[in-house]
Amino acid sequence: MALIDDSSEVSAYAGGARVEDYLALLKPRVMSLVVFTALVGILVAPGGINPLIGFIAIACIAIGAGASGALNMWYDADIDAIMSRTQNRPIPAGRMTPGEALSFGLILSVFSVTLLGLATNWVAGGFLAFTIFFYAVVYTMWLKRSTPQNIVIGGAAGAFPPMVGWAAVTGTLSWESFALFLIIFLWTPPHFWALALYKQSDYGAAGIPMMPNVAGETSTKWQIFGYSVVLAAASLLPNLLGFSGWIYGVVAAVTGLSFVWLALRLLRAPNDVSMRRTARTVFTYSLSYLFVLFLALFTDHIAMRLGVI
Ligand code: HEM
Ligand SMILES: CC(C)=CCC/C(C)=C/CC/C(C)=C/COP(=O)(O)OP(=O)(O)O
Repeated sequence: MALIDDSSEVSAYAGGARVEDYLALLKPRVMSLVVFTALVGILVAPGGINPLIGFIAIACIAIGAGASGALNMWYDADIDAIMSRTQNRPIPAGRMTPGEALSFGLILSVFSVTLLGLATNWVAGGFLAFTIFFYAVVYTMWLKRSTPQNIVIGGAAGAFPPMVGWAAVTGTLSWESFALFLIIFLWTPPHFWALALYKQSDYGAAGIPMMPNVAGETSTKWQIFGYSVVLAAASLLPNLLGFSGWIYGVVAAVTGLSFVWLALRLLRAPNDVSMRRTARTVFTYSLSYLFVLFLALFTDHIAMRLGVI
């Protein structure tokens, strides 16, 4: 287990966890984009959903995502204490006990899964439970510390939420929802490895086998480029499967090509400070890219429903 006794690097517990600390456990900034993709999954799924049930569904997915973040912070408190980016999190900073974070994560997990299952259906409820399990156990406890493919396989957890949203509306997991999964799944490696390229020393210091530490910078840049090419192609799947129109198609093509172009710039940059700057640009771009792509899917869907396109 990651953290049991007081002799670890984690600061001694000083007590006094506040509401902000409990909120921080939910990783709200990262999870906001996760929840947005789930929302789009709900909005574009065929058949529609009662607005109140839709609201409950998205709240459950948000709470479940936050719960998995709390479980991740409970387990990872020892390595979070080593990395400068994560040192001030509630447990390593000594403002909260591991037990408090664990209880919080478990209670929210059970609550969100149960409510989603009761309010919508048990395909959605079960899939939310599986997603929480995948992030907290498969990624955090198993893959993260053991293989540089950690975020490729484990990243699937972050790609499931639109499928959970889709299932909340339809009670099924269709090919269309799988296409949304695939886009986020292929997006995760360039998103995360770009960050790891300029935060490399942090992960190295914590002994986490992230790709740049293990395979080196050049190999990581090639892999980012490869994933960006496949991602740009896969982003056109909604058009090929016939559930989006030209608005989404144009946005996907332009933003996908831009992603490939940026990844190519990163690939050609010498491994120095300027490369790290480009890696930061790729990371920042990856966030806007996913947001814009899913926004375009939603906009396109509304336009089709209104008969505008
Ligand atoms: C295993 C998969 C993933 C890993 C390892 C990962 C890792 C990270 C890390 C380490 C950060 C920096 C966060 C921080 O400063 O605390 C970050 C930022 C971010 N990630 Fe990811 N991420 C993954 C998947 C995702 C997914 C699936 C989404 C959304 C769909 C996402 C959305 C974001 C956002 C929005 C930020 C910026 C947060 C901010 O502004 O502080 N990430 N990611
Ligand atoms: C609905 C539901 C359960 C959604 C889960 C979504 C999910 C798995 C998101 C993963 C994104 C994320 C916070 C990665 C951080 O990786 P890390 O933990 O290695 O990063 P860190 O170093 O910042 O802790």
